[in-house]
Amino acid sequence: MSLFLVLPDGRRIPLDKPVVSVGTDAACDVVLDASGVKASHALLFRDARGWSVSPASKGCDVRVRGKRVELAALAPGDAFSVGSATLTLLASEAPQAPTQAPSGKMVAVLAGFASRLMLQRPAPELLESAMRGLAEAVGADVGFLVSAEGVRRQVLCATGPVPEAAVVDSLVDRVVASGAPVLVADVAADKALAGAPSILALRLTSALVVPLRAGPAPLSVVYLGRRAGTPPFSAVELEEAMALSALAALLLATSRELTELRAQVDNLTQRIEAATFEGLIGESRPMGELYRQVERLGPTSLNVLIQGETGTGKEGVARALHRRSGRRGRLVAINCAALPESLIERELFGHARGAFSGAGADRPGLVESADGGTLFLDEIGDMPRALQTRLLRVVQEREVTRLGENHPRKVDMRVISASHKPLKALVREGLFREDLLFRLDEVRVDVPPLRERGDDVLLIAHHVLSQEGRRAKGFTQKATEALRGHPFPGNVRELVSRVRRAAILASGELIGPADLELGGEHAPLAPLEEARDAFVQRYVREAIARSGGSKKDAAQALGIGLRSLFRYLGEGE
Ligand SMILES: Nc1ncnc2c1ncn2[C@@H]1O[C@H](COP(=O)(O)OP(=O)(O)OP(=O)(O)O)[C@@H](O)[C@H]1O
Repeated sequence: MSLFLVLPDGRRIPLDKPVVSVGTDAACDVVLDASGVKASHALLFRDARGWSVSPASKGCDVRVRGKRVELAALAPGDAFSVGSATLTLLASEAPQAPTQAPSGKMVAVLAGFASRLMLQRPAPELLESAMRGLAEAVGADVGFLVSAEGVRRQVLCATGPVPEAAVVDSLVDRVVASGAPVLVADVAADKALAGAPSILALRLTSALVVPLRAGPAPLSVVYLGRRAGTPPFSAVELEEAMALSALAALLLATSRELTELRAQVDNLTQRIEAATFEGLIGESRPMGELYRQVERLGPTSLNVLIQGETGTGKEGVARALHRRSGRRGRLVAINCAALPESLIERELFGHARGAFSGAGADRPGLVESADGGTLFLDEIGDMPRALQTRLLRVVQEREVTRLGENHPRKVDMRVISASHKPLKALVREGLFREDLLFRLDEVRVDVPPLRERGDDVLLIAHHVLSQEGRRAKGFTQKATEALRGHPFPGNVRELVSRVRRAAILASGELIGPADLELGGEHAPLAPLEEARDAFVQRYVREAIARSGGSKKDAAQALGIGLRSLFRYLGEGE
């Protein structure tokens, strides 16, 4: 959409420059011949929020909807008056006329300025660099940066000494109040502004004062001046200064965001440290209760049955109980669901040489290797019924008989078992021995589902992200909300795998909801082509990440050319 100004005589002036001057002077971009209009009367300028209008100097009457303004935002359709002339801002959907390419000098200045700023990180250094860059780019003899908080003015950096009178100054106040730039082209010709304290104190012949706005932070003002011997500032230099100040503001806002992100990460890192208990992370009330239970039960020899939904961290709790037990032996973990039925017996109980074909030597089973430690039976609900009887003897007598032997061996162990299936229901269905359940369930520990742990989800997410050591260092606000709102049916395991994937796929320093594949469930379906493109792009990015960042290797692994890889990424070569 291009914008233009409609003048009282019907002329249409396209707004194709960041700053447009209005007045009777022939040097203005919009020359008006109407009563009450001064040589340089008003300035229209564009910043991140759109177009605004302001008087060019004190005493210039600019009105919007009949009201005199110092600075007013303009939207298409708005009219404003300059002296007796009324001008209207309109939008045209017609293709924009080709605009003049930026001059070579301007491009070079912009590029040099941007690369200089990119090297700076902390905001104060960036500000200083912005001020010096601006002064250099527009050829100012004097430059300083003033911060404005309420009525307080403070010089943050300067090219030389700045007298107090130059800071507590009407020009600075005007820019702070209006947010619009001020150009005092030639002090000798501009009676109204020639007496400004800053002009006198700094012995200037020309001055340029531009706002520097970075997000919600208080406004700063860059004051640039020229002394005798240097030609006065022109409207072109005002334009350049505004463009550079907008660029610096963008970088400043990014730098502030990064500083905030770092503070957020530091805060979470401290919270995670305080909220970690034997490798488990969580500061919610249910986790606090769980930690206290583990502390209490750890040193006892009671058999513990851990129940909880899949992926809640039952194995982690078993390990915490073992560490708190003071037992010197190992924790031997057996996943009863993963062992094939034909092997589970000999794996658990061991065998004598020749007990079955292939048994070349005596071998102790897993139960024996837990001697002095803890035997952890995960997914105990999946233990075949026939083996439950043998296990009952082991648990009851604390002794094991290897296959092919007939003398039992004493084992000093503590038994911890875990199940995501309710064992009582299995007993009712005749799938689990009640007497075995009775033995295993001397005391019960319930691990809460993740959706009941409040902000623990964020602590765990940040912990996993920091462990990944990738470029992404934090989550956007939207991703944080999506993490808080997701029910996580797969609990912590689901959270861990979503964050790991997102860390690989995210292209920037912050992970968004789409990287986590969250928040899309209720969104309308995207057209197939769009969805396919998005998928292909993610897939290619994953391939690059897996190839250690090498696009060439990734292209090879995907069986495509480097050109196609760039095309899928939506980048030119
Ligand atoms: N509180 C926690 N803090 C950090 N990581 C956790 C926490 N709880 C679980 N995890 C991690 O989540 C994953 C799943 O945990 P774990 O295997 O202990 O769950 P589980 O309940 O035993 O699962 P299943 O029911 O499938 O056996 C692991 O990677 C584990 O490290």
